[in-house]
Amino acid sequence: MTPSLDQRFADAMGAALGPDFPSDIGLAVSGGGDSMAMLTLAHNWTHRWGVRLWVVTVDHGLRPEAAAEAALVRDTCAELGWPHATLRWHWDGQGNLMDAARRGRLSLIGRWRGGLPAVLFAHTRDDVAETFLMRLARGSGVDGLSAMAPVREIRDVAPPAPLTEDECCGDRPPGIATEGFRVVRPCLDMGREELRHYLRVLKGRWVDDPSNEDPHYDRARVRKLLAELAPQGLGTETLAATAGRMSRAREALRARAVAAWHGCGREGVAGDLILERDAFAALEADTRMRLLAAALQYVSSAEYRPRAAQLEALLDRLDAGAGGTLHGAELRCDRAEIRIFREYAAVAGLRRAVTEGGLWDGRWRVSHPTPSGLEIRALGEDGWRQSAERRAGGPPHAVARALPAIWDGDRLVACDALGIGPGGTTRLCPGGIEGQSYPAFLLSH
Ligand SMILES: Nc1ncnc2c1ncn2[C@@H]1O[C@H](COP(=O)(O)OP(=O)(O)OP(=O)(O)O)[C@@H](O)[C@H]1O
Repeated sequence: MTPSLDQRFADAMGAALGPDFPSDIGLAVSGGGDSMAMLTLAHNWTHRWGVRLWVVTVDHGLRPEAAAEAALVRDTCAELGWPHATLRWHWDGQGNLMDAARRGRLSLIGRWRGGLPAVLFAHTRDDVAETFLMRLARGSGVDGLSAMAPVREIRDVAPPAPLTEDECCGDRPPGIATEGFRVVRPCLDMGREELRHYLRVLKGRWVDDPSNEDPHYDRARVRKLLAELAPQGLGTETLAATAGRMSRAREALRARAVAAWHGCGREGVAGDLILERDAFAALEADTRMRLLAAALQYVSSAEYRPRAAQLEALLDRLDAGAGGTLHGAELRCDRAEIRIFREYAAVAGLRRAVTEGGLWDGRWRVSHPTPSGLEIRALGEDGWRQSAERRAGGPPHAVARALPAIWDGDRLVACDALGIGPGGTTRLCPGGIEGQSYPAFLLSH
C-alpha cells in the first residue's frame, strides 16, 4: 500500500534535514494548490516535531489578483497560528520575465529569512516532468535532464541586504543570516493532482494562477503537451522517473571526473588550477568537458556553465597547445601543463571598500581587520610593478594580476599570494564556501 501523503512528507523532511530538526523552518507559499497543500502537510507534521513555521508569499506585482492571493495565504496562516509575510518584487525589465521573477523571489526570501536554516518549496513530480521536457526541447544532456535535487544549498556571496518597509509587510523570522540556507523540496515525489485531492478532502483553499494556462509561457505550453503525451506512455511519472535516473547517472559521472582529476591535475597556490596536458588529453570526452567546465566556473565564480559548443572549441585549442579565454577565465599552455586562472580583464574594474568578511570577485573573503579607507581591487600591472622588490615567490605574472590586493589610494598595502603586507588579509572561498577544494566543487557542478 502506498504510504499516506503525510507519511511521505515526514519521510522527505527526515531525509532532507536529518534527525535533528531546526526549531524554526520557512515555507514559500504562493497561494497555489501545491504550496497550500505543502502548508497543510507541514502544519500537520509540526504536531509531531514541535517545529515553528514561518510562511512567506512573494507578490511579483505582475497580476492584479496577486494581492488577493497573498491575502489568502496570510488569512490561512492566521487561522493556523503561523506568522506570515508578503514580500514585494519589482521587475527592472531585464532578461526573461519568468526567470527574473524566480531569481527575484529567491533573493527576496534569502533576505527575509533571518536566521532560518531552511525554507521549503512545493516543487512536485509534475514540475520535474515539465522541466525534463523543456530541457529535452533544448537538446540538454545528462546534467540538464537530471531531476532537481530535494535539497539545494544557497550560499550568500555577501551578507544579505535588509528588506525595506516597502519590500516586506508582515512577520520576519528572528536571527541573523549566516553563511546561507537550504532550499528544501519535500513534495518532489508527489503529484499535483494528488496534492489538490488532499486539499479538497481537508476542505483547504487555494487559487489557480491563470498564467499556468497562458500559452505565452513555455511552462504552460509544456503542461498542455504533457497531458497530450500521457496516453502515449509519456506521462508525468515516467518522465520524472527518467529524470531521477539521469540524476544518478550525473552523480556517477561527477565521481568519475573527480577520480580523473586526482590523476591529472593539482590546485595552484592562488586559486588557479593546473592540468598535465598529456594525462588530460587521454581522458574520455565527458570527463574532459566536465573537468574543464567546472574549472572555468571555479576560477571565475560564474553561476552557469559555459556553453557546450564553446567548451568543445576550447578543448580543440588546448589539444593543439593553444590557450584562450572563456567565461571569465584564461588558459595558458606550455609543453607539459595547462594553467587555468582568473582573466584579468574580468576583474580589472572591480573595486570595493575593504570590509571584514566581505567577498571580492565571489571567491576571496577579506579576513583581516584593516584600517578604514582602504580599497580591495586586482593587483594589476601597477601592483605587480610596486611589488617587484618585495615579492616573496607566488604565482606567475599572468595569474597574479587578477589576484585581490589591498590598496591605500595608489599605494599597494597587501597581496597575500605575493607575500606582501601582514599576511592573511584575504582567504580563498570558492563559490562563497570557506576552504572549498576544486574536487569538492566538481562534485556539485
Ligand atoms: N509568489 C510566490 N510566493 C512564495 N512562494 C512561491 C511563489 N511562487 C512560487 N513559489 C514557491 O516555489 C514553488 C514552485 O514554484 P512554481 O511557480 O513552479 O509553482 P507551482 O507549481 O505553480 O506551485 P504553486 O501551485 O504552489 O504555486 C511553489 O510551490 C512555492 O513553494
